[in-house]
Amino acid sequence: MSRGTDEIFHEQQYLNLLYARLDALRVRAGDQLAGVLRTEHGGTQQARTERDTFATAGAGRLAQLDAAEEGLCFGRLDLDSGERRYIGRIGILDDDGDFEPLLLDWRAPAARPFYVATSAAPQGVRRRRSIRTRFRTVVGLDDDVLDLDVAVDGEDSGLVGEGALLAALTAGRTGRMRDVVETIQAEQDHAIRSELRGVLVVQGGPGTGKTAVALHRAAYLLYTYRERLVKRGVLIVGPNPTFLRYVSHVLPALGETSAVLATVGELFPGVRASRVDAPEVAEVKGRAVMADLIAGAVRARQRVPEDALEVVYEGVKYRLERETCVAAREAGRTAHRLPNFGRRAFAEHIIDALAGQVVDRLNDDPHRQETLALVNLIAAELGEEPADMADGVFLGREDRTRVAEALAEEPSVQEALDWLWPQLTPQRLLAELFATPELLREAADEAAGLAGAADGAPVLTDAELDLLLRTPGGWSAADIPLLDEAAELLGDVDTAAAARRAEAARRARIAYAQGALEVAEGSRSIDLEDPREEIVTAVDLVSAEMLAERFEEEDARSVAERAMADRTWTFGHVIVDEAQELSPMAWRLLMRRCPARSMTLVGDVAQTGDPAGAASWAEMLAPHVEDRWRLAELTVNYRTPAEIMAVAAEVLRRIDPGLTPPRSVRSSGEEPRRVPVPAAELVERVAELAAREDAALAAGTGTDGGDTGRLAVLAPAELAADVAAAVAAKLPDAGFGQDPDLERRTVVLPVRQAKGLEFDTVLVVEPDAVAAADPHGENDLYVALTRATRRLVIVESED
Ligand SMILES: Nc1ncnc2c1ncn2[C@@H]1O[C@H](COP(=O)(O)OP(=O)(O)OP(=O)(O)O)[C@@H](O)[C@H]1O
Repeated sequence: MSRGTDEIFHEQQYLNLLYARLDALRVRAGDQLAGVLRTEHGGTQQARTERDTFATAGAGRLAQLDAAEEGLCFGRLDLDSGERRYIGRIGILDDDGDFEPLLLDWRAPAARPFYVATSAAPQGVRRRRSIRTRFRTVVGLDDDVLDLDVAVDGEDSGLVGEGALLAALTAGRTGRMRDVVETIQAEQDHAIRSELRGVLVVQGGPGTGKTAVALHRAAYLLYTYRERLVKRGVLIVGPNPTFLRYVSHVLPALGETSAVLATVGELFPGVRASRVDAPEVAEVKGRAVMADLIAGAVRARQRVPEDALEVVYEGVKYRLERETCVAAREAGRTAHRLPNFGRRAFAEHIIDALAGQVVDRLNDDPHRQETLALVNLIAAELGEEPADMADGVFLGREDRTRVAEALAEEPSVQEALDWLWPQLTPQRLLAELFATPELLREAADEAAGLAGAADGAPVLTDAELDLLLRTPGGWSAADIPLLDEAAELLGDVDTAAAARRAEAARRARIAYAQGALEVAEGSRSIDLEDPREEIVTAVDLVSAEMLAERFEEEDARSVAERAMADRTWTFGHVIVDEAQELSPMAWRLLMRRCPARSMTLVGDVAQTGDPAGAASWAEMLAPHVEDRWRLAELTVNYRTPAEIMAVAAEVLRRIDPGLTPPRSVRSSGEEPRRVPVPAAELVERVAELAAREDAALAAGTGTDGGDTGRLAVLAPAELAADVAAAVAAKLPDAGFGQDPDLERRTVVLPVRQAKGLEFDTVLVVEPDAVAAADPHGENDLYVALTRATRRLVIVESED
């Protein structure tokens, strides 16, 4: 047996031991779960909730153990001290002996040197070994001997586990993102393990592993700060549903299922963004001044009449004078900052004024003496006291209250109240605002006078206001932050109702808890053998409120479900991928979801495609955290071979000559191909080329004997539908449309939809048209050119 095979044999033995333990743990977790599920239904609420909690935890543990099956152990560290550590997807202890770790979770501090030790800074590591496995079999080993001499010789590539890394990078793509836990590189590890607090910005060019870092950081944080984060949840925000589906398998593969993945368009409960805005409309809606415009719209809806408003009650007309309405508005505004909460005080003022008029009128009734005589006659019949006329008032305070109640039910009064100060949902406010030119102008006038707006200057020009006008129906992604803003400014009617319900439930829980404590208290004297003995019991340690709070955690829904149903939910940590794409209004929404500002923002300002997106991190973050954010930079491109990156670098220079492209970690030996075609034949020729590339992928074996790879045809938005139709005619299985299936071998996408994705072969159609399409066209082209892991074909029409 050679030394190499001897070593493989040895590692296989160890791996067998680990899998035997994994199997045993699975059986145990499965039995426990079955036991929990078999327990009786019914019982107390607490028993039921406990059972649900155990069942959820058991299912989670089982899922975690299942996820660890593939690539359970992938590394070994030999330390100078002689200690040997195996690194893997989960931690496994030896439960036969003294609970020594057999396998360290990759996120544990003791596993860290596996990712960061270098020859220059070996951190006590003598040898780092990457163990490559296929199913449960060891197929190869790569050793790094961390010897200072090697570094001095300049042969250190700076890459950790180079063999395993290159194998991962050249493997065929599958349409799903994979985790990179076996080959995380040092600069990525620094970002992943950065502390929880504060705002961390991870800036890096295309293919530098930003998405990988974002997802592994979520897994790391959930492992390291589990107690704190599992309750509030971790939110991961991505640019579109296609992207979220692409990355959705990574966290489950890492054994984590408790993060919430969403686009900004999904963050307003009860609304699904389905409408598409023109880019210039989305840009205006994303501007920070929209917050002023909405505040203006809210104020403008609290109206007063020029002169007076007429109200009819019991067939009689009453006048609400302007002054009365002004006073009522003041009362409402003083009562509460939020109009939906202040409205009650306003309405009471108006109704009280009207009730006064009604009572006065009735008291002035010329027939009232006759009426009084009649009333007194009836009173005498009933043996009651006659009505008191001493103060000359016929209808007293109680009657006035009754009149007020009747007025509140009166449609004419309700109509007046609704005109003066409507109870608004965010949806109604915005739907009416965007459908009514006068409301938009009034809102803009009010906004210009607000503190946030500069010296009464208009917040938007007339042309920009016109862009906001639309026919009613449906919401766009850019509307979601506006709805959220409106909900903040109006006061959530739903939240107010929910808060009342929650308070009632809380009181019921306290009463129940009080009862429980009293029972405990009552049994205490019986339990005590010696009444003089000082014994601390539950009664001393917990209050009824504390008990009630404990019961409050009994909501059986998962954190993700609860978070997505509650607009006011705040997350323990928020991670934003492609963060450069978010508009200032979207940032306002996200900051509200994370008041603690524990956030990781991942992106590349050179790739900004959204017209409302950011030009610089500092500018974007200043309104929320000023300069209190830290930066981690990723500089190595793991996706795009050097030959392709050279073409993309030309575009980057046009975007900003000051920007440096990331360094490609490998070359493919294949230059990108430019294919000029006659303009009239463009679409047809693209389809032919796509069919050829698709066939080439199908005929390949895949570098690791696995999947043979994926092809994307990326076209300018206006050509995408035609190109898709032509490609589909030749390749009926090709994916395209709003939310294409990325696992098809070939997909056709408008360039902007390719953001964050990658494919083995990429065909870019009409790069000049992509670049010229809008002010961020060059950025879109840069994104399109950097999607390929192996081959790039550029198709250009020529006259
Ligand atoms: N340490 C690593 N080991 C193995 N593969 C890696 C590593 N880091 C990144 N990759 C791979 O490189 C590719 C690019 O990573 P990722 O998509 O995270 O980059 P990105 O910076 O988000 O790119 P972009 O901004 O262009 O969308 C992916 O296939 C990813 O799996």
